[in-house]
Amino acid sequence: MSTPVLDVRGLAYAYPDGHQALFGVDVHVYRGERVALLGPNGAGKTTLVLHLNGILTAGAGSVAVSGLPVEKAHLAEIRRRVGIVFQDPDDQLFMGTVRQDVAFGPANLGLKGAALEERVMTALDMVGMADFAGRPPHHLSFGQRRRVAVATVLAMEPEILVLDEPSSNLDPASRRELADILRSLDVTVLMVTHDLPYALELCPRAVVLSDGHVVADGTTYDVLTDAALMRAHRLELPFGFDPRAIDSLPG
Ligand SMILES: Nc1ncnc2c1ncn2[C@@H]1O[C@H](COP(=O)(O)OP(=O)(O)OP(=O)(O)O)[C@@H](O)[C@H]1O
Repeated sequence: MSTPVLDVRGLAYAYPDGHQALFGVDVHVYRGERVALLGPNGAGKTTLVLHLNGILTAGAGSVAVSGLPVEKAHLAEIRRRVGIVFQDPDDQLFMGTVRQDVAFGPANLGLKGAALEERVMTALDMVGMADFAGRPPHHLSFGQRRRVAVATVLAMEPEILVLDEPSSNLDPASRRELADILRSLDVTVLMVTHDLPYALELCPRAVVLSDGHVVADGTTYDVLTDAALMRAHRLELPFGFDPRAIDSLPG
């Protein structure tokens, strides 16, 4: 099999206060996959994500992105390859206009002039926000800011797009539109979410973390229909939602 885009092996991590958040985690994600990372509060999902671009450093084990180890020596390249969209778009938007925010990363890579403008507008187009390029981000709605935050990451042309709770605080139409956008992108996706119907809609595969261990890795459908697994790890479907009633699943 080809090299995984994301190769997490035996990853263990304890926070400085001694709390062990991850124990020997293995996750391999291949090019073009969309994988949901599920698990109850405190399972270690954010801790895992923070290892993917070197914000945290593995206590034991390793993380590599397309074969490149996530280590201090490679951080600039790793951060280009791994784009993380954090839950709060305001953590990612800090410039005067949408255009400037989306240009920030590629400009740091040395892009200028027409090439920079094209990169920015392509990324904004992908998320349906091209018409907002000249607007201050703080004049946009939350859902619009989330899309711009996705564009700031896409403008770096990442190998893997990591999204932390992308559907949170979105109204149903914005939630669906973002799903359509994510499905249309030709990029590998790892999505942390508590929104299990969203995971089912978007991600053919799901990895479940619980108490710092991977406790399941399979099709999202199989995970969500395994009542014993769901109960054991505090995963609950919304009232009345039945994965068996969904007639088309993401391919
Ligand atoms: N800075 C920290 N210092 C010590 N322990 C921490 C720190 N950050 C998180 N933890 C602990 O590590 C464990 C994993 O936390 P993490 O934030 O990775 O969980 P999560 O799966 O992302 O949870 P949630 O769904 O609530 O966002 C939890 O027990 C948490 O209390």
